[in-house]
Amino acid sequence: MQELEVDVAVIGAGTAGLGAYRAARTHGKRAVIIESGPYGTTCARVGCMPSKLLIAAAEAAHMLEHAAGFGVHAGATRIDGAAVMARVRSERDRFVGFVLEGVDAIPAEDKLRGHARFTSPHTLQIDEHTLVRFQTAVIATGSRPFVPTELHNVGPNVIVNDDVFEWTDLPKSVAVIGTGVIGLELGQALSRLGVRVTMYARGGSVAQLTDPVVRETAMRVLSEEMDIRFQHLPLRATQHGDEIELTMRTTAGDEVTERYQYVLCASGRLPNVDMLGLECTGLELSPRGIPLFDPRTMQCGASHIFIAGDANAERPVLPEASDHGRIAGDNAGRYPDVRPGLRRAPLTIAFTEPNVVALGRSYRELSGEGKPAFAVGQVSFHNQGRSRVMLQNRGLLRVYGEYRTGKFLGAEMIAPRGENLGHLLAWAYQCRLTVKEMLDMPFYHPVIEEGVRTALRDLQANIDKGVPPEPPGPDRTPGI
Ligand SMILES: Cc1cc2nc3c(=O)[nH]c(=O)nc-3n(C[C@H](O)[C@H](O)[C@H](O)COP(=O)(O)OP(=O)(O)OC[C@H]3O[C@@H](n4cnc5c(N)ncnc54)[C@H](O)[C@@H]3O)c2cc1C
Ligand SMILES: NC(=O)c1ccc[n+]([C@@H]2O[C@H](COP(=O)([O-])OP(=O)(O)OC[C@H]3O[C@@H](n4cnc5c(N)ncnc54)[C@H](O)[C@@H]3O)[C@@H](O)[C@H]2O)c1
Repeated sequence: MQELEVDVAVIGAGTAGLGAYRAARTHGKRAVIIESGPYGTTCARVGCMPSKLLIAAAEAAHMLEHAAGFGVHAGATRIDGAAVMARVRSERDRFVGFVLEGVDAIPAEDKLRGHARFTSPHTLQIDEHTLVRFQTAVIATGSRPFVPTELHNVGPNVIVNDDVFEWTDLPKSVAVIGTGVIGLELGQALSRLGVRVTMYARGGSVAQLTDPVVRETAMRVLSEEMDIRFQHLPLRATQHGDEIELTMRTTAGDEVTERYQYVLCASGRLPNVDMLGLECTGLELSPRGIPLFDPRTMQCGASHIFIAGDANAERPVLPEASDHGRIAGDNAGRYPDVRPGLRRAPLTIAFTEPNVVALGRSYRELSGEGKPAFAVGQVSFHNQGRSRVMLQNRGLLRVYGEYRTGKFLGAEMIAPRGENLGHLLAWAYQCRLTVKEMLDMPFYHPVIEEGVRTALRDLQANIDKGVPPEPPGPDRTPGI
């Protein structure tokens, strides 16, 4: 076996790993980056980019279908599934190409191919060919789709997101298991492209929403367009030719059996921290097997090992993987002089239409046991001027504020152009603005942001009323 001595070993050449490698190198350290799968990153190959390409095609189809609402008639819409998928794949390959150019620019001696696992706190074995001795390491191994056990070993037509982006044509029908971000984004896009889609949710969750009032609106709004069946759990599935016979069980105990061309598992993702030999590192692990780490420094305990990106499951989205990677790599390079890095306001966007967005502190976080009461303001987009003009008047925004200081705390929404509203509000949160200060900002006319102003005015009025004597029941929304 080949032996190698380095300062910093980075495991995983995804967004977090590449950022960590580059940051470690700025300290003049000898670093290697180890990758077991294809180069190109989850985001570009099978994640953010191809999913947004599919959604873009779906938006075009939807626009044509709905133009009639304005008195504009485009004729019968024809969706060329092969052309849709050809564009998704070719543009995806272009994005992957940019990542590959970056990987090519890394000196060959710094790149190792194979599965890395710890054999001691300071050694990693790569497959059966190399032993790497390192001073510090960054775990940036990403995550993989979780497939419910009932759907294991059924056949080739039980698939995950990676498989969708290899299609050369659109299928006839798909059952989507899970109403998280992946399920809703892909399910709505396929449905808008003429695929018969059934979305199955084991409970009542909708993407990343934790506010029960916004979630209820989102359930209703999305169900108006899609066949979403809440409270359904997978029971069994069998492959019949090129179809899957899927049986789901409702929480009431009823069974429903239907056939689909594909069953797409969008049931969450598992951090790749198993099969890493973490037991050899001496690191303290969470119940999920993830090393305990400091989210400001990415340092695992007080050790010389750092963890970044989806692997630590803190905020499994691309911008965070990028920030985590930079912080972890910088600290691995400067160890033991470990420093906190820049963390930004939490922001997640599901690119459904309307967009589902959460930012700042979530409703669930704010309303935990023993937490002080917070005020809520809201706006429905049903009668919001610009949203109605555009026939996009569906959704609800709820904003949260602190009684004592008047500070803006966060928001959850299903909203037209929510991706833009989310940024605006996340910036305000990061700047620690008060609701009053936000209301002093310019609002043009007629814009969807006027809806944000309505919600903020409602919030300010509720802050001014003060803490209600008895916070209401399960929807703990004092001030409404
Ligand atoms: C369908 C989908 C859509 C998404 N859309 C968005 C979006 O719109 N916006 C957004 O912000 N986020 C989105 N995300 C999330 C985003 O893609 C991830 O958060 C991000 O790519 C994670 O980056 P990472 O570096 O942690 O992991 P990855 O890019 O997965 O990199 C991890 C790497 O480690 C390698 N590896 C694993 N174990 C080992 C080992 N033991 N040895 C060697 N190498 C190993 C893997 O092969 C992989 O290449 C989406 C994800 C999916 C799946
Ligand atoms: N736009 C974006 O930023 C974007 C897009 C896609 C993915 N992502 C990232 O990828 C992560 C994973 O996405 P996801 O949608 O797979 O996960 P998720 O955690 O958002 O949703 C998982 C869904 O699967 C359901 N589920 C879980 N176990 C199940 C079981 N045994 N049977 C049936 N249903 C089950 C859950 O109830 C939930 O509805 C997200 O948390 C997000 O961070 C982000």
